[in-house]
Order: sequence, then C-alpha cells, then structure tokens
Amino acid sequence: MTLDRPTAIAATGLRKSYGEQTVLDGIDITVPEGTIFSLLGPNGAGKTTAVQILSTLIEADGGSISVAGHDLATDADGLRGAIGVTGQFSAVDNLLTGEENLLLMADLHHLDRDEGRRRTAELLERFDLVEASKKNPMTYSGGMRRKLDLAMTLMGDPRVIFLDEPTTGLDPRTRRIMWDAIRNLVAGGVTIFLTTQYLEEADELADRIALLDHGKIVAEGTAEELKRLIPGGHIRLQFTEPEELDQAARTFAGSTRDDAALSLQIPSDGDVRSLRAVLDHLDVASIEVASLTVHTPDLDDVFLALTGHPAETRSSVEAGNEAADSSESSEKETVR
Ligand SMILES: Nc1ncnc2c1ncn2[C@@H]1O[C@H](COP(=O)(O)OP(=O)(O)OP(=O)(O)O)[C@@H](O)[C@H]1O
Repeated sequence: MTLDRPTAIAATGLRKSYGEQTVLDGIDITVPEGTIFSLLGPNGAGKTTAVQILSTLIEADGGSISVAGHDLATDADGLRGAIGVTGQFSAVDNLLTGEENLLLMADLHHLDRDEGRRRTAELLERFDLVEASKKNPMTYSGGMRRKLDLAMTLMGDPRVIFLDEPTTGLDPRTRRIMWDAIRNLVAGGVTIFLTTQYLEEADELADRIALLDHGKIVAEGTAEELKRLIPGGHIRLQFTEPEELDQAARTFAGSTRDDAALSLQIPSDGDVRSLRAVLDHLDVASIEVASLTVHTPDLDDVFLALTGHPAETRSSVEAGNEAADSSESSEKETVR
C-alpha cells in the first residue's frame, strides 16, 4: 500500500501565469515515496510548467513546495541536490561523446575518478549504449539521446526524478526500454513524477494519475478509479445505409447515433450476454450491420468525459506504431 509511505513531493496551491495567460491555476500535488505519479494532459496544458516549478527551474507565482523533505522556500539547494530532471530539452552536450557526457556528470556530482568510471560503465551497460559510447550524441537516434539523458540524470543518484514526456516521439521498442528503466528505479525506492500525453503510458506505469486541463487538475486517482468515474463502455454498430441506422436507433433505446459516421453506440459493459442480446435484436429486426466493435472505457474516455476534448495530440504515425505494438486495445474484436 502506498498510503503509509512518507510524502516525496508535496505541492499546494501552485499558481503560474504568463502575462494574461493563467497556466497553473492553484494545483495541489502529493506523491508518496517510491511511487510513480503521472500528470497527464494535452499540449499546452501546463505539464512542463509544473515540472519546471517543482524542480526549481522557474519560480511559481504562488504556492508551497516540498520535495524529498526539503522545503523550496527555506532549502532550495537541498531540494536541488535530491532531484533529477530530464526534460524535453536534453542536457546532453554535443561536443562530447556519450561516455564523456556521463563522466562530466560524475565530476559535477564530485564522484572520485574510479567511482565515476565505474558508474559510467554501469549506466552505459544498463541503457544499451556501450557500442555508441565513443560516438558523438549528434549521431544518436532520438531514443538513444533520451536514454543517455536519463543515464546522466541517474549519475547523481536522485531520490526523486522528474521525467517530462520521456517517451514522446520514441518508437515502441525504445518506449518499452524506458518504461522498464522507470519501473526498475521505482523498485529501488525512487519517486517518479512523470508527465505524458500518452494515456497508455500513464495507465501502464503510474500509481496515481492527475488529469491537467487548462491549468487545473480535473480528476485524480488510480487508472482504475479514473475509469470508474465514467459510465461503462459501449457497442458500436457501423452501417452502410442511413435507413439501417434509423431502424437500429429505433430498436435500441438509450443508444446514441452519429449520422455523419453512420454509426450507433449502444451502452454496454461489453460482456458476452449483452453482445448476444444486441445480435439477437439485430437478427429479429433484420437489420444489416457492416461491422460491430466492443469498446471498454479507457483513460481517453475519462479525459473526454471530463474535459470535452481528447487528451492525446500525437501524430497518426505514432498512434499507428503504438497500436501495432500494444497488446491491449480498447477497440476489441470485430464480430461481423
Ligand atoms: N516562458 C513562457 N512564456 C510565455 N508563455 C509560456 C512560457 N512557457 C510556457 N508558456 C505557455 O504556457 C502554456 C503551458 O505550457 P507548458 O509547456 O507547461 O505545457 P505542456 O502541458 O507541457 O505542453 P507540451 O505537451 O506541449 O509540452 C502554453 O500555452 C505555453 O505557451
């Protein structure tokens, strides 16, 4: 249980505006030690701003912050010493090799020469960067840079790590390597504050998820708790003729029609009994259906229900890659 753990990150009433624009409108965050907290939101929601404030890179307009037992107001240096940050702007120096970047971090953290070399070798190994270690990071793929960046962060042995969209743009394989690295860190007692636009990333990794929209946390809980906030799933029927849609809409009370898409959504838990009942009704009424899909609620539904717009803004290419890679998909088998 995470409830009994000491608090690693505590923030109350965080506010930040840029000119007229309110970016954070008084948010509260509590993260127990050794857990993963995910701040989930679309582009521009204020995720990076929250990370920058919590990691002391920028100042809030209001609110109080304590990280790893260090109060920002009275012990900003202590706080900085206890955390690691990897963001969208990497700390990698392109004039050095991957290995030299790590050795530089070892120096910055005042590790002695042997210890620095040992840690560098261990981190290169851990992130599968041994072969690339003598090369310039400019020759690295996006995923390799991201891994080097995280390895550099780990050189300081931080107890709390802020990961700002660590897997944005990565291919599914590298994303999974990052996920494993994150899980290993948490298994070792590290606390992770993760921002992401990817719902399944939060679902996969986070102990608790907060949905950030227009500077406010609109919901917070475990993935399961968030999914329970909205009604169950639905069965979606796809038609080729408007007349079929009309007839089906009359047959299924409580259904929602989409005339443009020629589809009908019928509320359902997606269990076999309700699926069979829908098929029986269609047979009895002789309604032709082009296809049928069962949709169980996911975090995207939660976000949509709570904010009126989807959370994810990634490109269709990325989405396609991920769908191909994902072992679970909320849109399940097409029955006919
Ligand atoms: N230095 C700045 N000056 C003015 N506006 C800023 C500044 N930094 C951020 N903003 C604005 O604050 C809002 C929130 O930005 P932020 O980068 O925190 O969002 P985000 O949720 O991290 O989005 P993304 O996923 O695109 O990184 C945006 O509208 C952005 O334009």
